[in-house]
Amino acid sequence: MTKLQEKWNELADVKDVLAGRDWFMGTSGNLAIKVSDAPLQFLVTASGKDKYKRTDEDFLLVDAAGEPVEATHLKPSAETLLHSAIYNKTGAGCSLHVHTVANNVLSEHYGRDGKIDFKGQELIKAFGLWDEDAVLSIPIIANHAHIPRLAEDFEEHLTADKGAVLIRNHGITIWGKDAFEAKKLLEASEFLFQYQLALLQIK
Ligand SMILES: CSCCC(=O)C(=O)COP(=O)(O)O
Ligand SMILES: [Zn+2]
Repeated sequence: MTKLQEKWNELADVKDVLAGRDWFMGTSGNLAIKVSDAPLQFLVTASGKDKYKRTDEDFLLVDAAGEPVEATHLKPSAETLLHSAIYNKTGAGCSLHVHTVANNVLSEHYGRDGKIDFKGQELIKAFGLWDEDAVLSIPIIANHAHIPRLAEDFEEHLTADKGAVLIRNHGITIWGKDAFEAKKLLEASEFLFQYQLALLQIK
């Protein structure tokens, strides 16, 4: 199996699991996985597809600028520039973006603070935060319709090989060293969001 096929299958498997969680409503969401460093090339979801289905047109290979490596009728995700920024600025190997009700509601609720903090929650350990007083702080940025402008704000938070950014009333983009880590961080974040939303609802 070639590296490209291996990475394709890895991303397709992650996509299936996230689809099982119903995290791709209305064709929302996009996923990417790095295939090579020199030249930098990554697979990204084709734009506007029904991400609940598994087909051989789900992903296409793009370069560091997010442009297709080969002629294709497929369009890279509208948010490919965010994934490009991740691979250009960090050592991450996989990046995931989903829209959920919980991440949207909390991004609006805490939007003016520019971040949401989690403390005293077991699942922040997924981010490597093991101290009793540790705080997981997830930045919240404005949802600019102009993707290069959105990418500009997003890039400011690309300070480590793993991380997460909430885009206000839009969704979360998360990255990690590989597909396993990115999925783990996404699941942990969504657990924390669902918990916080439930807590606000009973208060
Ligand atoms: C229909 S959702 C609006 C676009 C978006 O935010 C998204 O995540 C999906 O866009 P893509 O081009 O990656 O399909
Ligand atoms: Zn989106």
